[in-house]
Order: sequence, then C-alpha cells, then structure tokens
Amino acid sequence: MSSGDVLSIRPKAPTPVSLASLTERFSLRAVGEAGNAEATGATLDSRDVRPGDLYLGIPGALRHGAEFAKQAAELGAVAILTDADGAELAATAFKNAEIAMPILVTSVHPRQIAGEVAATIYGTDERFDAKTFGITGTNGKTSVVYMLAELLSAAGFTPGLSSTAERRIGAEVITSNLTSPEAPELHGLLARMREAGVDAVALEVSAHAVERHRIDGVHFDVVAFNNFSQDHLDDFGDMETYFAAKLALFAPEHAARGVVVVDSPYGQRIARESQIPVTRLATEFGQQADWHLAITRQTLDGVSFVLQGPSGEHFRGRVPVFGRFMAENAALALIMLHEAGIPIAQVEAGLENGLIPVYIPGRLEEMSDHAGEHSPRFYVDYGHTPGAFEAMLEALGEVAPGKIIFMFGADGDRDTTKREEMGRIAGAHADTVIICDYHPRSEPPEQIRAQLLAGARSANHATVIEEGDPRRAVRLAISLAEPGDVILYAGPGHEDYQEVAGQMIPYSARDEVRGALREAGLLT
Ligand SMILES: CC(=O)N[C@H]1[C@@H](OP(=O)(O)OP(=O)(O)OC[C@H]2O[C@@H](n3ccc(=O)[nH]c3=O)[C@H](O)[C@@H]2O)O[C@H](CO)[C@@H](O)[C@@H]1O[C@H](C)C(=O)N[C@@H](C)C(=O)N[C@H](CCC(=O)O)C(=O)O
Ligand SMILES: Nc1ncnc2c1ncn2[C@@H]1O[C@H](COP(=O)(O)OP(=O)(O)OP(=O)(O)O)[C@@H](O)[C@H]1O
Repeated sequence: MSSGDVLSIRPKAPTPVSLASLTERFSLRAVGEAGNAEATGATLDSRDVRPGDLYLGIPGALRHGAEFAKQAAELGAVAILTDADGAELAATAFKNAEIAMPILVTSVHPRQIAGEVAATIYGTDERFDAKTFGITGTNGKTSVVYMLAELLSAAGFTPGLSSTAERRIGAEVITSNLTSPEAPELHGLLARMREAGVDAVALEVSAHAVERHRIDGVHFDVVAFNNFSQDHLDDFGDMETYFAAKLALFAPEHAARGVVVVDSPYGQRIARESQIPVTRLATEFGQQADWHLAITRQTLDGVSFVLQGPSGEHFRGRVPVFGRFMAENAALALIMLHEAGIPIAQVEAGLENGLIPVYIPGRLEEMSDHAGEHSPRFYVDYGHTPGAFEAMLEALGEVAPGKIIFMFGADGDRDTTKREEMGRIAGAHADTVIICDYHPRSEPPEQIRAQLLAGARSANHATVIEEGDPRRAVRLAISLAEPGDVILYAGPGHEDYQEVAGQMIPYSARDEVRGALREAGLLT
C-alpha cells in the first residue's frame, strides 16, 4: 500500500450515462428529480468525487458512506446511490444544506451492484474486450501479475496491470492504495487502459476483493490460484473462511477458466471444488497434474526451469530472481496465457533464449550490485507471512554461498497470531535474525518485537538480535556480513512509509539500504 490517499484513475473522455437508464437497469427507487442528468464517473469515496460522478454511499464497518453525501454534492456529484438507511441520512443532510441532489435507493447492499453500475458507466462491461487475467493466493500474487505483464509484452500485447506495488497502464505508473481497488476505481482504471490501447490486463485479486465485490463487473478469461497459508485472520477469523473467499473466484460469474497449483491440499481442493474448468500445475515430483515444472538450475542470480504441458507443450525458461517459487510464478503465468489462447510459441518468439526479464518492485529486489564473492548481497522483500518466510529462506538455503542474515518486523493491529510462527521460521532457517519495527500502528512496538523474538528464539538455531530502529538494524546487518553472505530484509518491499501511532512517516527501505551500502563502501 502507499502512504497517501490517491485519487482514482478515470478515463479522459468518458461517455455519459443517464441516471434514468441506471435507475431502470438496477431497479433503483429515485427520490428527487433526476431529469436528464447523466453520470460520467463513479466512486464510493466522497473525497474522490469529481464533477459528474455518481456517488455510491456504502455502509461500512466504521461509517455509512451516506454520511458524506453533502461533501459528495459539494464536489459535483450528480446523484447518490445508496441503501434505505443511507437515503435517510442523505435526505436529512440535503434538507439542512438545501441541496437538491437526487437520491437513488437500492434494496440490496450497494456493494452488490457497485461493480456492475461502475462497469455500465465506464463502458467496461461486455464492451471491453481486452484479455483479462486474475491471480489469487496468499503469497506471490504481485509477482505473478508482473510475470503476466512481461509475457504478454513478449507475445505482442500492450498490457495493463494492477498490483499491491503499483498499477500500470502500458508505461504509465500509478501508485496503488489497496491491493485490489474498489470496484468503481477498478472500472475507471480499466476505462483508462482501454483509451491507452491496452489489450490485456493482469489483476491481483485479494480475498478481500472477492468477498467485498471489488471485482464485480469484470469477467476474467483466466484466473489462477498459487498457494494458501496463514494471513489476514484478523479479517477472516479462521483459515476456512479465508480459503472460501479465494475459492469463490473459481465460479462462472467471475471467470471462464482456471489454473491451479496443486502442490498443496488447498490447491487440490480448489481444483476439485472449482465451478469452472481448471488445468493443474504441479511443481513436485509424482504429483498428478496436467502441467509439470522442473527446476534445472538455480543460483542467487536466478532460476532456470522446464515446463511441460499435457499435449507435448515444452518451454525452457529462466527468471532473473532467485527462488524456485519464482519459476513457479512464471510457469503459472505462462499457462494462464496458454489457457487464454495465446500459444507458447508466440511468447517464446518475444523472449531471448527463454529469459523472462521481469522486474518486480520490492520483491527479492537486490540492492547491492552483484558484488557476490567480494562483498555481501542485500535484498529487500515484501514477504510478511510465515509462508513467504519459509519459501524465501528455504530458497536462500539452496543458493546462498555464505551465512544468511535475516531482518524483519511485523504489522501492528493485524493478524497477531502469525507473529510467533514468522519468528520461529526465521530462527530455524537463518544464521542471524535481527528483529526491527515495521508498521507498529497503534501497538507498542516492543510488544510486537517480543512476540517475534520469542518465536525466533524457540527455534534454538540462529543468533537472535533485537534492534527496533530499522535504520540502525540495516547498518547492523551490513556490519555483521562478510563476503558471500546474504542479507534479506523482509516486509517493507516497495513501500515508502512506516505507519506509527496514526502517523505515516516517510521511510523507504530500498533507499535506506542503498544509502547504508554506500556508507560502508559497498555500493558506488
Ligand atoms: C476491511 C476492509 O477491506 N475495509 C475496507 C472498507 O472499509 P469499510 O467497508 O469498513 O468502510 P468504512 O471505512 O466504514 O467507510 C464506509 C464508506 O464511507 C466512505 N468514506 C469514508 C470516509 C470519508 O471521509 N468519506 C467516505 O466516502 C468509504 O469510502 C466507504 O465507502 O472499504 C474502505 C473504502 O474502500 C477501505 O478503505 C477499507 O480498507 C481498509 C483500509 C483496509 O485496510 N483494507 C485491507 C484489509 C484490504 O482490503 N486488504 C486487501 C488484501 C491485501 C493483501 O493481499 O495483503 C487489499 O486488497 O488491499
Ligand atoms: N509462489 C510463491 N510462494 C511463496 N512465496 C512467494 C511466492 N512468490 C513470492 N513469494 C514471496 O512472498 C512475497 C510477497 O510476494 P508478492 O508481493 O508477489 O505476494 P502477494 O500475494 O502480492 O502479497 P500481498 O497480497 O501481501 O500483496 C515475495 O516477496 C516473496 O518473498
């Protein structure tokens, strides 16, 4: 996520849609005279309203969006669409302020129609014919989205993408707020993509997005599932509810076809319980599947692999990032293209010797300059789950020539139950663990560190050090490292802030690490 509030992206030349047609199509009850009014945009955030917008007043956990109807009207909204409670709130606010904006009332939860309404206004419903790809899972969604974009470019498409790290329209980069934008923002983004000539779209689909109707109004050509492990239990309560939100993507109202990594029992369940046809990828020997991935060589500089398909398809590839899971992310993306009717040969034609030259911001991103044998290497990563820690540290164990120094913290106010396990995995796999602060939010940072420290020490393996200040922790890690060692700093990835007690404090781990490497004479 980014630190700031970001105004949503809109088409530059929208085609107006009449309120009358929306009222009829979505069975709305109109309070007040809509006349010939037309909407050119939609948003569910009053602060994001632009003149001509339909403002969607949605009941949330904290507030009812209709409480902000007056602000929406003052910023130029043409109408508010809300539920019965919201209509009362808006009517009172409008009466007091003598505002005559129409209120359109729905009998269902407004989130349930927000996607279709936005798609109708932006023309991104069945009239938008780009190929669309969606990826869900616990770890690696952003990475798969970047792989998809890279492979689509190789195959001759103009891709657009939406991820936690950023949104991209061709070469234009837009800061991300949520991983999966709210439906009106998503459709505004798609409309702008269409204007820019984008003909293939890769979207990261969080469990929150499926559950909260953020992807409604999009019908994916292909969706995929990569892996599932503990995260977000503060929102979903238990693993089964979290899993159900991911499984729900594999339904005909969302997508035509699916691709599933079946290495885990969760993947096998998705393949079994999916309501749409799926093809299966296995990366482990002996697993029943349609596609098989084998790693042929891996070093710190990347992974080479061979992918074989059910009808003799064969792809020999390489990604310039370490970790067998990065090869899995690439293979998954390639199969998704294949399932969308894009032949592997078409992708291969745009690659040099199978090299997928992907750059994924803040994901195992190397900050040192490949000095390798002569000085330590330093990577910054976005991993913040036990599953990501395990995957990264196991991968490093296979390729790191020297010691592994692992530094990380944990989110405050979020899934506290994963902290001890994150600590334990770090302590079991790394040689040295440095616990520092990440986003403490409203929690006392030392309380978060204590849970991580307890986990790390319980493994009885690594040397465990506490250094709350991440800037000092970075320098400490560098001072402990010798040539051949690898330092991995997990958590902040691409982010540019730290959230402490309600304040967004500017902090870029990538800039900090580069600066500290320069101070130590390890980077020019
Ligand atoms: C749990 C969750 O997803 N909550 C999201 C949800 O909040 P909510 O429904 O409770 O809304 P609320 O805050 O009560 O506000 C009600 C309504 O009033 C509106 N409002 C509010 C204030 C104002 O001044 N004006 C205004 O219009 C809000 O836009 C909203 O429509 O709708 C809000 C409006 O879009 C989101 O900001 C909020 O995301 C919060 C910030 C969040 O942290 N979400 C995370 C958990 C999330 O969605 N993460 C996933 C997964 C990330 C991953 O994979 O790791 C993601 O896709 O990002
Ligand atoms: N296939 C994978 N399996 C396990 N771990 C992975 C995989 N791919 C990437 N990772 C690890 O997880 C971290 C997060 O990756 P990425 O940002 O791509 O995931 P994400 O699902 O988008 O995360 P989020 O939903 O929190 O945005 C990576 O930086 C890497 O450490």
